[in-house]
Amino acid sequence: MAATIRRILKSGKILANHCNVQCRQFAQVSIAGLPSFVKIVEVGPRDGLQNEKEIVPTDVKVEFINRLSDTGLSVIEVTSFVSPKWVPQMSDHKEVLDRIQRKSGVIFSALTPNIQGFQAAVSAKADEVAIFGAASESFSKKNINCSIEESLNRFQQVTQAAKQSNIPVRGYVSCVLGCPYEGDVSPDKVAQVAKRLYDMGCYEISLGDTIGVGTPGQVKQLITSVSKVVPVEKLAIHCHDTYGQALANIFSALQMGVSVVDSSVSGLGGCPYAKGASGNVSTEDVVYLLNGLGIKTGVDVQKLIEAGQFISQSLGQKSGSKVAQAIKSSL
Ligand SMILES: CC(C)(COP(=O)([O-])OP(=O)([O-])OC[C@H]1O[C@@H](n2cnc3c(N)ncnc32)[C@H](O)[C@@H]1OP(=O)([O-])[O-])[C@@H](O)C(=O)NCCC(=O)NCCSC(=O)C[C@@](C)(O)CC(=O)[O-]
Repeated sequence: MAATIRRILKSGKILANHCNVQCRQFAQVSIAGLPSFVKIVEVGPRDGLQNEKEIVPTDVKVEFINRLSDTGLSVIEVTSFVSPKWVPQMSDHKEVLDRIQRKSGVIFSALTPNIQGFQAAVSAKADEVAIFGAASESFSKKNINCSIEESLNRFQQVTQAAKQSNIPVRGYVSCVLGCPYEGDVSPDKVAQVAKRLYDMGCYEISLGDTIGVGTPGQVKQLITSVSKVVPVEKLAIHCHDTYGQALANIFSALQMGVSVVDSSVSGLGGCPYAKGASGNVSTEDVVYLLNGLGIKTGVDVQKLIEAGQFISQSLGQKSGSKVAQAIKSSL
């Protein structure tokens, strides 16, 4: 295993050096009205890997997270404390948190569906937790086996306990632009759930296009509705790229004042309860876009590509990042 990791890292380094040359050729052109800084929330180790059929060895997860911690990312969602019967891929949650190298300035967060998961995440020393609700009843039932209202009651227990332990809580709303079971989802329904999560103490609300069906006009409508009840600076956008709209949707959200973007290195990802949904937008592509717009992220695209190459090769898959593919094909 160690030899494999070393070989992958070595080839990643070569690729990254090439990228350094390539990426510098492009000028930055800023557009008025966009944020000057965007916080990237890296969800690769959790959202990215949770859908992998073969169990990814803990060694690989740990090395992947360590490499991500070295890229300048400030938040990495590393695992989830969900039922191992539901998502076996995340059952090494405690071990992952135990073994990663903690780096100052990096928040290592974990998904927790209920108080049981919260307590386990705190014992494993997660810096932060995320609760995850949905704007669609059917998705809520399939994903966490309860109605939206029941889920909000469970989340209330988590946010109360988190306040006592001084643990920040992030909130997700899934299916904000469409549901795999119900189709269209109204922006007002999303706003209601987002407000409930915000009111119970989530410091940030991530709006998830879980199945990647939305388009930029819908994103505009969505942010318009949700920002009436949750301040726009507290919103994040979380796009899957099933229909190739993710970067356009992110750009639309930035124009609306959103400055937090979730993404996954190599475009890994998918939700086990959203059949057909493809991976998240890739972090490499998001950072490339933001760099081109002169928007700071603090993230080193070369090191991201290196981390992306490591995980893609470990999984035996082609990277889902267009930027990584372009750099590779020009070698
Ligand atoms: C929520 C539950 C646990 C309810 O699962 P349940 O079966 O309804 O729970 P229960 O309370 O009836 O308990 C049944 C068993 O689960 C155990 N249990 C109960 N809670 C936990 C826990 N926290 N950790 C470990 N075990 C747990 C509990 O101890 C018991 O064990 P048993 O007595 O049978 O041995 C289950 O439905 C579940 O784990 N769901 C997780 C689904 C998931 O992880 N989905 C993917 C993440 S969401 C997503 O990807 C979308 C997002 C966030 O990325 C945004 C976007 O893209 O839109």
